[in-house]
Amino acid sequence: MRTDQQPIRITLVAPDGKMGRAITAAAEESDAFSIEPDHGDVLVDFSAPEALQATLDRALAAGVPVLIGTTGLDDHADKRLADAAKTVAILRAANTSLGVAVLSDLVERAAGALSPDWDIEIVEMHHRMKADAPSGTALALGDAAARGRGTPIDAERGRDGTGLKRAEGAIGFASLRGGTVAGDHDVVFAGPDERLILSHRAENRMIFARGALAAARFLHGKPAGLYSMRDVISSE
Ligand SMILES: NC(=O)C1=CN([C@@H]2O[C@H](COP(=O)(O)OP(=O)(O)OC[C@H]3O[C@@H](n4cnc5c(N)ncnc54)[C@H](OP(=O)(O)O)[C@@H]3O)[C@@H](O)[C@H]2O)C=CC1
Ligand SMILES: O=C(O)C1=N[C@H](C(=O)O)C[C@H](O)C1
Repeated sequence: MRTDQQPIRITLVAPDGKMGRAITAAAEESDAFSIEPDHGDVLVDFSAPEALQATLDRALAAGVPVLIGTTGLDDHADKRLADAAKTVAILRAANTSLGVAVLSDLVERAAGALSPDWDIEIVEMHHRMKADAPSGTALALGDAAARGRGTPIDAERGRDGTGLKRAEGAIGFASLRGGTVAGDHDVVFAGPDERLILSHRAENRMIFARGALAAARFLHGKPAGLYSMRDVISSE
């Protein structure tokens, strides 16, 4: 409990969504945060891609930092976020869990250590309600692997049909949906006669909610700029 400071006021773009409710529950576990319908210290967006511009406009108008946890953002999102980050602090994270932040680092290192004849495939499974595929986390892990290899990403998504022999150096994505799975990610490095598999299992979405609060604490009072969960982890 922070005895020396006021609680950090969080305003949720989508308080009634699954993540909005989880973040509210996580905030209730601690005196360090409060949830405010408006005029918060930090704006937190776990909603839908269509909300992005309105969220950025809201953060710019209020002059407050913003956490973007929404996935499935389109190709224009990078520029919108970079433009807004000239004025306010922005943290974009497809996954706010501690375990995935570490996984991302491990994937980058493994991809850098293994020769290009180790094929990389990313398999994810989520609950039946998930709107986007592949998951934002899977795509971010693909980016981490490509960074480790030092090559631009060549993604193979949604394989179906014939003549699908894998392209040299491609990174493949496969998505499973069902039940209440909070989020499973496996990064498979398939080499000659052996496989290395790096995995993360989210057992409950509260891990994302607590990570979102850690990100909000990090963002509070931060100068304009674009930040990531790596910055949060290294600041703790
Ligand atoms: N970064 C991370 O760690 C995590 C990210 N996510 C991502 O967060 C997002 C939300 O997930 P989740 O909470 O499970 O989804 P839900 O479908 O449960 O909630 C989405 C919420 O967003 C609202 N919403 C939809 N469109 C808009 C809009 N244009 N403006 C404002 N609000 C809107 C919905 O309202 P209504 O129902 O009225 O349409 C709903 O309340 C997804 O992109 C998901 O992938 C999820 C978990 C972890
Ligand atoms: O929609 C979800 O539930 C999740 N979405 C994020 C993603 O797309 O990677 C993070 C987490 O896996 C749960």
